[in-house]
Amino acid sequence: MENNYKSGFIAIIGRPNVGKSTFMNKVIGQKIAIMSDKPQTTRNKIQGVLTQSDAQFIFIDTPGIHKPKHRLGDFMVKIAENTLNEVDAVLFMINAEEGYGRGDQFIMDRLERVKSPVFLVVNKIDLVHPDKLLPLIELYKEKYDFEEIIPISALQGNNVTHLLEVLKNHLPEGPQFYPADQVTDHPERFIISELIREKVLHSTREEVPHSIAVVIENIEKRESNAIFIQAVIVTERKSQKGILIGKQGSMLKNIGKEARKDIEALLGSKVYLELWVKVQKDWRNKQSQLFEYGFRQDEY
Ligand SMILES: Nc1nc2c(ncn2[C@@H]2O[C@H](COP(=O)(O)OP(=O)(O)OP(=O)(O)O)[C@@H](O)[C@H]2O)c(=O)[nH]1
Repeated sequence: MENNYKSGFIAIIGRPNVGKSTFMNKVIGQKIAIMSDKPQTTRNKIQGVLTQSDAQFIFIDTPGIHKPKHRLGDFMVKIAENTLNEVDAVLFMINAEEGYGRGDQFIMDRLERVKSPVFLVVNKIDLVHPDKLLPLIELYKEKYDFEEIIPISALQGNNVTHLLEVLKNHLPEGPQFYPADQVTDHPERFIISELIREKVLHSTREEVPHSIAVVIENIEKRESNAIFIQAVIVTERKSQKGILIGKQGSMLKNIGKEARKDIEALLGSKVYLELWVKVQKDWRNKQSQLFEYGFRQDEY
C-alpha cells in the first residue's frame, strides 16, 4: 500500500427511487450482488466497494432511515442513525425532478443529529432544466448546512467522477479494507449482528456491559432455503461469559431464540442460529471499529 492511502465508509441515503442503486452500479461498474433473493432487498445493507490506486470507497446503503413501517422499523432507524454517525461521509441523494417532500423532511430531521459530513447529491439532472435546478438547490441549502452540493446524473454518468473526487478529499487516510476485486460483503451481516447484540443487552440487563461484540462467523444458505448462521458473542471477562451462558445454557438459548425470530423476519426465511461465547480481553482496542460493521478478522 502506498503512503497517504485513503479509505472510508460512505452511507448513501435518500427516498426510494432517487437512483441510489443506479449510482452504485455506475460507480462500481457492475451489478452488485445481493445475498438475499427476497424482493425487499431495500431493507438490506448493501456495500459496494470501489478501489482505486490511492483510495478505497466503501458504500453502505442505509435503508432504515426511512419511516418505520414494520416491527423492526424503530430498531432499523436506530441502526441507521448509529451508522450515519460512524461513517466518514453521508451522501443524501435527492431526485432533481421532484420537489421537496415529507420523506426528505424525515431524513433531514435525522440528519440534524449526524456529526459526519453530509453531501447533497442532486441526481437525475438530465431530466430537468437548469432554471428548475437552481431554486431546488437554494431550498436545500437553506435547510441544512451541507458539506457540498453536487448535481449528477447517475444514469448518464454526468459529474459522477467529480463527486468521487470531492468525496476522496474528505476521506481519512486509512488502509485498504477489502481486496481490490471484492465489490460486496454480505449485506445482512451487520444488521444480524446488531439484532443479536440487542437481545444480549436486553436479556442480561445491566449485568453485561455494552462492551460486548457480536461477530458473524458464517452465513450460509442451505437446502430448502433455510439460512444457517454461526455467530460469536465476544466478552471481555470470564464472569460475563458465565452470565451469558446461564444455567445449563438457558440464557444463551433464550438469546438465540429471540434473535432468531427477528432474523427470520428480516430475511424472510427459516433460520438456524448457532451462538457461542468467547472471552477476549481488550478486544475493543484490538478490533477497533471494524466490529461495528460486522467484519470478520481471520486472525481473530
Ligand atoms: N433519467 C435518469 N433516471 C435515473 C437516474 N438515476 C436513476 N434513474 C432511474 O430512476 C429509477 C430508480 O432508480 P434506482 O437506482 O432503482 O433508485 P433507488 O434509489 O436505488 O431505489 P430504491 O432501491 O427503491 O431505494 C430507475 O428507473 C433508474 O433508471 C438519472 O440520473 N437520470
